[in-house]
Amino acid sequence: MIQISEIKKSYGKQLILDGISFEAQPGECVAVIGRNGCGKSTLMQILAGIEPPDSGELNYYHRNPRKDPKVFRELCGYVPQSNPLMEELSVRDNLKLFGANPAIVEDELLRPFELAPILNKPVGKLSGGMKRRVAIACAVHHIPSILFMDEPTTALDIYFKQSIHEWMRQYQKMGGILIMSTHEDAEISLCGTHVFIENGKATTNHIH
Ligand SMILES: Nc1ncnc2c1ncn2[C@@H]1O[C@H](COP(=O)(O)OP(=O)(O)OP(=O)(O)O)[C@@H](O)[C@H]1O
Repeated sequence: MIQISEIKKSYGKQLILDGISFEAQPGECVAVIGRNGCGKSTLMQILAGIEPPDSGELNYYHRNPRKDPKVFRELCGYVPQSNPLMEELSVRDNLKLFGANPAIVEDELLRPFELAPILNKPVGKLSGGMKRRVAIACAVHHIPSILFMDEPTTALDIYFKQSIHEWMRQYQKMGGILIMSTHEDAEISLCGTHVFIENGKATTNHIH
């Protein structure tokens, strides 16, 4: 399970997160929601180990990733809001860069992403939606115990949105902990826990 305790973060004099706390158990899906600029991406970056908090604690399966950063590598996957891929490299080489065997695109897990036909294409020549699918595949190929996704289905058409949502349900069934920031109704209703951020504070609702 994961426990997020009293996370605070400012940029300069601007206080963005003012003591965010919540917990999630294996198989739980948490939606981080709130208005544009309320701090969702900042929180996701902190949870994924990209940005340090000013204060607060993280506990992932009884390990402290702030004291032992390899916990992020060993337990977590992260789909950032912006494209993390190397544009000049092919899809195949990007997968390798993220530690994936490109053959995995034929496996049951990644087949719905339909990456096989674009494996040799340079990422720079792909559409925004295709890049998104590759970025998600790079983050999930090793089935991390905890997955952070920042607006995961932005730029995807309705067909791929649905297949990624189906993948998320499977991931939950396998016991994964999914934390995602989203503005999408379909994603919010997939999540049993809603963490609503406003003025730096979080309100948590357990829906089901
Ligand atoms: N690296 C940074 N340096 C300074 N300010 C930043 C930085 N990153 C984010 N901010 C500011 O922090 C605030 C929260 O930004 P953040 O991207 O976390 O919001 P968000 O809730 O994810 O927004 P959106 O829904 O539009 O994606 C904004 O005012 C933003 O300008």
